[in-house]
Amino acid sequence: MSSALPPKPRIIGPKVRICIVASKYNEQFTDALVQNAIDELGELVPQGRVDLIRVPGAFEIPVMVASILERDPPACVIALGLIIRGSTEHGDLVASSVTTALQQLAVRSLRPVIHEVLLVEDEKQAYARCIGAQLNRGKEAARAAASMIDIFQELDRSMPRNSSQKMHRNA
Ligand SMILES: Nc1c(NC[C@H](O)[C@H](O)[C@H](O)CO)[nH]c(=O)[nH]c1=O
Ligand SMILES: CC(=O)[C@@H](O)COP(=O)(O)O
Repeated sequence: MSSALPPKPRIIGPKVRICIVASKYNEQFTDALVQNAIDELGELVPQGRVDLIRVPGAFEIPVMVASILERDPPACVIALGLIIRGSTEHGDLVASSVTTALQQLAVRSLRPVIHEVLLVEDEKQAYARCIGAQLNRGKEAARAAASMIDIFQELDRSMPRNSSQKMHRNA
């Protein structure tokens, strides 16, 4: 277990749009993940716009992320959810498919997709990651998002896409 969050990245300037896609399942915890992510984004991207879309469960997150990326891609998408392992393999199967789908969406769309759809054993682990401060994955998500936006902005400055790549990307 990592015992600390990554350090805060530098502040991102204006005109940045970030979309959070969060599941409602285990609402006490997912609401806290969302709130922590939004609070941290308020510090790191103070003039940015944050859109929030809630879906029923973790399994529904990738199709919503795909839909957003296809319609009007934001600078970054943050996926937040909480799966608590039950007595069957269902939780593991959902977690595994969500992980694969989110990475494929990021790589295919060339947009960062931050993955904090957590798989935990019990409510104690959930509390530490969603509500507690030290391991908070909502804050971690916001920091990863701000870092990736910064890195992509730098890449666009130092290695701009040529027009045929832009056409391909917009196709
Ligand atoms: N048990 C959890 C679920 N299960 C629901 C699925 O995500 C999905 O909504 C359902 O299978 C219908 O497609 N979802 C969570 O986010 N967390 C859980 O612990
Ligand atoms: C992860 C789930 O969807 C969960 O509700 C399933 O629980 P169980 O494995 O006990 O059926």
